[in-house]
Amino acid sequence: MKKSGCLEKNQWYELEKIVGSEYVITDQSEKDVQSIDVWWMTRYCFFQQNNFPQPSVIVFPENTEQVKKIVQFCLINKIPYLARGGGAGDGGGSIPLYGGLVIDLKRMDKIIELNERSMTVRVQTGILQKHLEEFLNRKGYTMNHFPASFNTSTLGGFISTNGTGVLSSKYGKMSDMVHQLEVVLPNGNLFKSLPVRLHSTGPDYSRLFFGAEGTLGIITEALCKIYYLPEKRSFRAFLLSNLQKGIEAGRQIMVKGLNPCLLRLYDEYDTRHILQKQYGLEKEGCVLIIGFDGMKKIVEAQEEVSYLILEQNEGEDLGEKLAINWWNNRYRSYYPPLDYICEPWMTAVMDTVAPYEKIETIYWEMKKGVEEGFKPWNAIFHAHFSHWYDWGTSFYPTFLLKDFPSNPHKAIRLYNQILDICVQASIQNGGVVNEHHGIGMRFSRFMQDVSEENYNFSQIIKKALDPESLLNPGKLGLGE
Ligand SMILES: Cc1cc2nc3c(=O)[nH]c(=O)nc-3n(C[C@H](O)[C@H](O)[C@H](O)COP(=O)(O)OP(=O)(O)OC[C@H]3O[C@@H](n4cnc5c(N)ncnc54)[C@H](O)[C@@H]3O)c2cc1C
Repeated sequence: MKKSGCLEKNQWYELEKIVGSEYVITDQSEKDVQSIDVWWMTRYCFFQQNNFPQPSVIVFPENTEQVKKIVQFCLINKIPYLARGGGAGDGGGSIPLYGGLVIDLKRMDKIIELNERSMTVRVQTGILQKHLEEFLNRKGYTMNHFPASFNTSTLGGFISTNGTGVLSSKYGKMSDMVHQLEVVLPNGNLFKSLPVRLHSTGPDYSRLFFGAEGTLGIITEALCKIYYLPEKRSFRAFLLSNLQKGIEAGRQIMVKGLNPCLLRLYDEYDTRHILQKQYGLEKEGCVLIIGFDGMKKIVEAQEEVSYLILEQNEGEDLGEKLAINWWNNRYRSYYPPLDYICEPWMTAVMDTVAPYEKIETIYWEMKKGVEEGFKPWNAIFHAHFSHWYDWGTSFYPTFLLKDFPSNPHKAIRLYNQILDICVQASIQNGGVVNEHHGIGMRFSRFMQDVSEENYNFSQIIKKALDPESLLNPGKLGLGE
């Protein structure tokens, strides 16, 4: 039987037997919603009425057993399918490129067990991050995962893209925050990684699913780390004269193990346009916002040494007000309402990560490539450095074109040309695009350029787990 993205009406009945008739949806309005995400391209095409492919059917399972049965149904009938969380990805990862079935996991939002002794919580992965955090806060705990899409994305979506939140410099990426995964594999079987991650009982296979963007299995449950709510959490802003000084101050703070929960350095453009506009800051340079949290005494010691490092790098202390204001408005300040990333502007983020000795070159090469290469379009490039490690950092570059060709073919070509310049600037200078937003369709075509060896290995794993490429085909450059 050939793979087909169209489901016959009698096949809907099979699905209704699994999840109940009210959870098998074929309405056009739901198909429209499920055929876009927050990627500029899907939205642009939607506005142009040049829609992306749509699913035939959307199903809403409520437990792992139902997901297993749906996957087995797709396997028998050779129907392409994918998992969808909040649909707030920005690379087309949850777009049903080959039609077929969308398995929307938002009904799978149960908290299964809170373990206050080992400090873990076991949850179904369709839960919105916001709801999980609210539950934990009521009990005196936190997961410390605060991505800007906190209100709209699910735990499963964040695991699948190996996402990071604003406190990642201390609490890490999703792969640092989860002990154990339960996954429905494309052969319809269940995989559960070992209950303890740090073992030497063979490889930790759970790692395969962080950043796999739902191409290798559907993650149904996760055992996540939790923390006590901090006794103290403090924020302060400094002004550095330029980007180099800011990166160096941040590097020293990280490599000396001062463990800030937040480190966020804005380039000159962002300082001028975002911080000036939103917080009335009347200064030129690069603002760095730093935060610490945990036990009061430890926080105070970390603050003292870090502020000294910032002073030694000629950082001007701007006090707490701007920084606290930023924290309190963190979901609004950088991401105003979504019209910013819809029409009429053309925009994309290309978050990039690299070791300290390479990161600045990548930034300047990207900036030059965009602003000089696309001058006739008044292309703007700006960035902030928001996830720091003791070996390197990542920045979040955005390009922005307020005017672009009205002809859709020309607009899409231009978009891809800018993306090419940026991705090549990163690859050729030792960086990795992407850091936390994922690849989806947006960066699929670059996967071989990033690393031929890595790409070939991904192909082998994909073929072994999903030989017919029914699960989320066309993402991560796999299974087209
Ligand atoms: C305004 C804005 C701000 C953002 N800020 C951040 C940020 O700070 N940090 C960050 O990391 N990201 C950020 N993102 C990106 C986005 O929120 C993440 O990519 C998020 O992981 C998507 O989760 P979702 O539930 O919306 O997933 P979806 O968009 O529905 O899916 C994303 C991918 O994950 C797969 N998937 C979803 N659930 C599962 C599952 N249970 N099992 C297997 N595969 C699954 C899908 O198939 C798809 O490939 C931002 C996006 C927006 C629009």
